[in-house]
Amino acid sequence: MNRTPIIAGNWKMFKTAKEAAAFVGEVKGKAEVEGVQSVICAPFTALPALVEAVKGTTLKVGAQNLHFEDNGAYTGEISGVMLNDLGVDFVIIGHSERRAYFAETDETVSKKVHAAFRHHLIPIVCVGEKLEEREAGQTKEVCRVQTEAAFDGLAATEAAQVVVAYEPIWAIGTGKSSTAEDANEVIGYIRSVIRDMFDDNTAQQVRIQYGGSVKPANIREYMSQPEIDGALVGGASLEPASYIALVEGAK
Ligand SMILES: O=C[C@H](O)COP(=O)(O)O
Repeated sequence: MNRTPIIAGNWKMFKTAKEAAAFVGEVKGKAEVEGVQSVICAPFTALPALVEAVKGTTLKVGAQNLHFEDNGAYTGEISGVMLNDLGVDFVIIGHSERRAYFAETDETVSKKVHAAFRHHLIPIVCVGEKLEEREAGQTKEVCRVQTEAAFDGLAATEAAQVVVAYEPIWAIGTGKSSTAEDANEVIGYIRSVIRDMFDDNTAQQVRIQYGGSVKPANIREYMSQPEIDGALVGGASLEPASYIALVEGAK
């Protein structure tokens, strides 16, 4: 199965609208590599400027969260209706920072994945274990439970479009990345969980990224692994030159 590699920059809570537009000015053309999908996931306030800036390019825009309801009395929240209205293509769901600091659970992740599909957004669903879970030998079990929740109730045609980001929590922003072989093994396991829920053809279409201290210096190592289809990148996606090198490294 030939899966198109996908590099997604997760800017987290960095960059204003002006800075986002300037970033696109620096990377357009260069971070557009044939055969690689390139996505920038920005704070909500930068999304309109980003959608405008990427017009006429192959760059795609993602949000970093959405609410699972379409509208309602949810002060401070943003829905799939609103993201779709802006022209956003992707949305990160269940990032470990949201699970840790904003009470995101497997249940809300599942509802958010369904909300994303209702509004034609491709979910990038994050799964991954904490350090103590890895040390207790629970990595696969944690990833299985999170993956099953994320794919629960989807049609196979929807499941095939989901992007999964395997991010061991101890590797995020720490400079301690998982070895490419370890990440490949866990990602292969996540694919087997999807196969068990759906079928082999569906599982083979799902793109599964690695995330956690990915840099231009190690992207090729990850991409050389058969199960790894790209990366979800935080810190190293913030500088134009570094982002371009990541996209080039995914070819
Ligand atoms: O979403 C991205 C991940 O949290 C990885 O962040 P990082 O590349 O800064 O380690």
